[in-house]
Amino acid sequence: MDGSIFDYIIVGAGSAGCALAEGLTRDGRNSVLLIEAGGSDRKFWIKVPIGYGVNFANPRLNWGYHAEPDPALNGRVVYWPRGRVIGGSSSINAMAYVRGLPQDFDDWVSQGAEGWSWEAVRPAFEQMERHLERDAEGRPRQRWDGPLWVSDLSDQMNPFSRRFLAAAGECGWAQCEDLSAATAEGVGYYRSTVRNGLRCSSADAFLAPARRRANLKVVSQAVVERITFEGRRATGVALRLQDARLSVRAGREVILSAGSVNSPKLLQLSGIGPAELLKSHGIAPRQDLSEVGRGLQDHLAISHLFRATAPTLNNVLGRVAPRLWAGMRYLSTRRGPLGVPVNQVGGFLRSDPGQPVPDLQIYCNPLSYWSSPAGRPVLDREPGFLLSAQLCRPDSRGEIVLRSANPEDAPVIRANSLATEHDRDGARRCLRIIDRLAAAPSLAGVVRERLVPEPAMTDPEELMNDYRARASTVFHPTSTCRMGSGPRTSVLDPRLRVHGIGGLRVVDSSAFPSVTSGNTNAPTMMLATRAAEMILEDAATGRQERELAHAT
Ligand SMILES: Cc1cc2nc3c(=O)[nH]c(=O)nc-3n(C[C@H](O)[C@H](O)[C@H](O)COP(=O)(O)OP(=O)(O)OC[C@H]3O[C@@H](n4cnc5c(N)ncnc54)[C@H](O)[C@@H]3O)c2cc1C
Repeated sequence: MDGSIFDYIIVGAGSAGCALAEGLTRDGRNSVLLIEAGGSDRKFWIKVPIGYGVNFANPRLNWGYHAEPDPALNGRVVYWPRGRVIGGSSSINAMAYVRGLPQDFDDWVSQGAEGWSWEAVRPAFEQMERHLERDAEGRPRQRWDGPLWVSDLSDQMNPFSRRFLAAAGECGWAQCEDLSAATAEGVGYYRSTVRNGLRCSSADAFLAPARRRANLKVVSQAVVERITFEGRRATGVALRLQDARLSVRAGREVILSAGSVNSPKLLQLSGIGPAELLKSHGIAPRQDLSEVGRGLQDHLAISHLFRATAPTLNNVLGRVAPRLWAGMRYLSTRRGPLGVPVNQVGGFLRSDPGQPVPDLQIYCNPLSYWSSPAGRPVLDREPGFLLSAQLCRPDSRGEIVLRSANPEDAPVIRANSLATEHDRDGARRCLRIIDRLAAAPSLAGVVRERLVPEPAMTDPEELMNDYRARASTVFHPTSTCRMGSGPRTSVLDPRLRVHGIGGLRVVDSSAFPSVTSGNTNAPTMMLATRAAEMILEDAATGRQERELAHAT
């Protein structure tokens, strides 16, 4: 492979990389090389939806990053899983499918990402989705016919989830029929990227059909170490494949889809980033772009755990005989508790009527568990459930910074949580909304005790201390190579091209101008679906070549 040339090289076969590879190879005209650091996703516990907990800390599938001690979280070092496997984080994520709220995308436009408004992006969601749901009579119904299966599994979800929906109704929140496409306040059953009882990752949806095309080559277990250039035009990448160091060339473009942690790291290793930082690691700056790595946003959530007097999923998964029965049922029918992700119900809420749009996302998992010191979930044997809440649109921004010039070193992740009063107030609103839900009759009637934090803790300041002691990322880092209007305030232009460099784009969650209100897998795949169209359009119109002037 050393020295070979492809029209396009994509770095990273994650949520974005797989969707992009599909779009770029569809017409058969372009040769595409997709390079992935991890290995095969053909693993039982990746495909079985309940396997989420098993993969969560598996070093063979996961980069297993840790953020730096976070001052706002009592100096804690928070675990940051990221998929290192075909399918990337979509192969290890919790499968909740949420597009995001309309204002998220309209706000992207006001941050300089022209052409990414809700009206502009909505058709791309519809194009990639295939919804499997039921009509009012319970008969199966399909909406749209894209490759990504989004299933309504509410008929298999734990009956305890209905209590949550009733409690939300008692608090005055409306039910939302399809939470994946929520555009306003509402609670309901989460839709899941599951196809016939198996995870439907970006690799399953997009890469599997694309692999049958002769113009796509996929190389796994290969780590890209830097981008190669002629002048200020990207010409290929240097990579490590087992013990060999190789270079491959891109006739048209190099596209980074290595995710929000690794895309900025690769730009910085390649001399694109804040000049002072690069020089401090002995890297000659090729393009002084101060925002590379900056702009990091994420969702920080708090969970309260409850013991229940009514049965929950703990009655099945926490006990040997019911677990065996569920396993047999799953193996014979692909249905039942093992075929359903743990994020079952929740929604988008306005914490008070003064909020113009939903400001909090909530979850109720009909299962109580906590993390072992190694990061593995430990199930409670007694029935329990958890209520979680997070601020939809934090405005704190952290950063990803090279630790050294050695590509093998994990970058420094500074989450910079709760850096603004807006976010600290959001944390307090999260605590209030959890209390309000737990006090609603349908839940209060089945709560035996609150396990964590301890029941005696009711003072808002003490609860806030507990928040700082336990809140965690829900794994939605974005915006570390964000789109915007110019090189002083962003990394990419609205067509995802790196400012000032030719033949180089970043297409993944790092390109979001700001984090969306909900889970980030859907908008990442949407962004890649649109990016493929833009890249082909630019090639067809010669726009990329003409505008290379911007790279000299
Ligand atoms: C544990 C967990 C649970 C989550 N749950 C949900 C959920 O329920 N719903 C939801 O919507 N979102 C969820 N998310 C978030 C969502 O999965 C991510 O936002 C999304 O997958 C990001 O896609 P991406 O393409 O930006 O990056 P990724 O999917 O992470 O892809 C990046 C890929 O690039 C590869 N790569 C990186 N560096 C290199 C290199 N140097 N050389 C070669 N390859 C490289 C990686 O191995 C990886 O495969 C979760 C994430 C995690 C980690």
